Amino acid sequence: MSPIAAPAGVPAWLAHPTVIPASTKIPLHSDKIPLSTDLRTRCATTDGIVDFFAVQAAVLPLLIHTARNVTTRHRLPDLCVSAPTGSGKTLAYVLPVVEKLRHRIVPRLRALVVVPTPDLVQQVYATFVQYCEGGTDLKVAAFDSQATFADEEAAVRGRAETSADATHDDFPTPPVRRGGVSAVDILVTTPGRLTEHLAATRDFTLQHLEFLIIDEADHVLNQDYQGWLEKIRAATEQSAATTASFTGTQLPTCDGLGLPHHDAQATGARGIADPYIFCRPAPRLQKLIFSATLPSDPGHLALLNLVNPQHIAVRGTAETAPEAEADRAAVDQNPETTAEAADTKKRKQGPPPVDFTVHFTAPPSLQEFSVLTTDQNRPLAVYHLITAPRCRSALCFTSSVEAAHRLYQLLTLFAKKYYERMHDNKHRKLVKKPNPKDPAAAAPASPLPPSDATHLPTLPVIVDFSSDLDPAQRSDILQRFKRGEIQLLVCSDMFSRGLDVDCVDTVINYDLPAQAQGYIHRVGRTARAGREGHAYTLMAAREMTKFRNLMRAADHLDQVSRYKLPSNAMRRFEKPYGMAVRQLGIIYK
Ligand SMILES: Nc1ncnc2c1ncn2[C@@H]1O[C@H](COP(=O)(O)OP(=O)(O)OP(=O)(O)O)[C@@H](O)[C@H]1O
Repeated sequence: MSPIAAPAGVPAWLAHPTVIPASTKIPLHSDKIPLSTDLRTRCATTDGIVDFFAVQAAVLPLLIHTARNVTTRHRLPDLCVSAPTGSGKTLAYVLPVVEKLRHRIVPRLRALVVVPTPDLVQQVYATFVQYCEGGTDLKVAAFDSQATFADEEAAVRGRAETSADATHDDFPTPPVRRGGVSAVDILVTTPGRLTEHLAATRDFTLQHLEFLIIDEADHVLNQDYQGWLEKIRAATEQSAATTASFTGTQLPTCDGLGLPHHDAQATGARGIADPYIFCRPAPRLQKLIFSATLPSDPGHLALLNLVNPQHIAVRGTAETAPEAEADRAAVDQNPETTAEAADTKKRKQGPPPVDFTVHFTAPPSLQEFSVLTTDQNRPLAVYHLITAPRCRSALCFTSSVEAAHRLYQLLTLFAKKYYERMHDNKHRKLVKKPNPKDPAAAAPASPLPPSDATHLPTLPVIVDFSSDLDPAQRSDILQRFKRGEIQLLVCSDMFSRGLDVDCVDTVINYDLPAQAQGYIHRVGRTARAGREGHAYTLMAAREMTKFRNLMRAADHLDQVSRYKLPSNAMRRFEKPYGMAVRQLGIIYK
């Protein structure tokens, strides 16, 4: 691998990360990880964790120790964490947040997690709930546009106590909490929805935040979502300006943990004279930035105003494909044999070497292939790959929602035609030609015996997984996919980020992704949490150079081997494919 120079303007802390080998593991009960017994037990029961993965081994001690040891006047270092897809980044921030907040007395919005899509909001929200419910009193909310704005508002809004409340008979010694009282401790949101609530939800404030977490950071920071970053900065830093004029004689009272209440004016109540406006803002706000592909444009990170930032990078390459791609045209035509050979080779070679130079690291257990085909044969290549015995659950990515829908229709029509044809052929072979002299010839042909029907390949269930569906429909589809009732989801790039479905063993890039980051996230939907996975990128001859350049730019080219489609399979598909194309033409007319 050739070292890649840091792009101009990349700050030293970003260009020179603390590198953690991907093979690092720490046993669940090791005292190197300062986690309470409750949470360890939950790790084992909820996620079957035996060891903490590399990213968790690196980040957990840093965040939890720091959180416990620091005094209220310290500003904690912000962290940028890059680690391969499926390497456990979500728990690397969920566990410290829960550990840190679980003994809180007054609910306040202390942790904000920003992710790019509503589906990811749901996924991260569900993880927090799993680790909070039962063992803690922490409340988690999600802004994912599934509920109405008013419902979301009601879920997070706390009631700011007034002096009348403070003297209420039922509460003779009420705590004084001015503004920003929140019904939730942890909020997971998309940037767009967050911006809307910052603008319109009364008493919704970020001034008590202790954790601002941005997951899939390169994607989130690349989008402008109504200038959300500026707004979030203003909302978390507005009190900092007032701190400068704080005299020190009006230190706020502390809660039972010795932490200041940080009572301050709620956003919705700005303008009301109140001495507490000068109280210290959330003094311990720590920004945690996660992605498999951190932004290479330092300008995006600069917008976050990171304080004393540290870059932690989990890296470990899959085995380098042994020969140049051009020399590998003779790769076995059978995907089974190819994979077995690669598996055996991997076992012989032992753990992969750590590479300190690549930009983007794919999971070590992922095998990547390029597949040369024609535009016409692309759908057939998909069908061939998903009906290979090794493939049980596959995702196929296209460049747009429309392309996904069209491919879904074509594949479904084709699969049906092909299946009917196979069925008929088998039936013809089994049912003897009637002898006109035989009295039994008058009887209708017997249907295919069920025992023989089971020898036919099953008709794959293919589903269009699109952003046009409402979130409830998508969630239902995902549940069926997880249960193994669906074999292929055809989707657009919207689902290439963060989606964690452990049964996915095959990813197919129907269209080339526009950028190397996109490629890494798409193929990263398989080979998660150390499982094996295979990724195939289909391309016509004219696209080969583009793909190679894409991979070369990410120093990833030698991870990709060539897979040759067997021509006999393609020939078998020709007739039913022609019928499916004609039928689709009629539908579109
Ligand atoms: N220590 C562990 N042991 C076993 N499984 C784990 C461990 N940590 C996390 N997992 C599981 O690994 C899977 C992938 O984790 P996660 O979704 O956090 O990956 P990620 O790094 O965020 O990936 P992406 O970059 O694609 O979002 C999840 O199903 C999670 O439950």
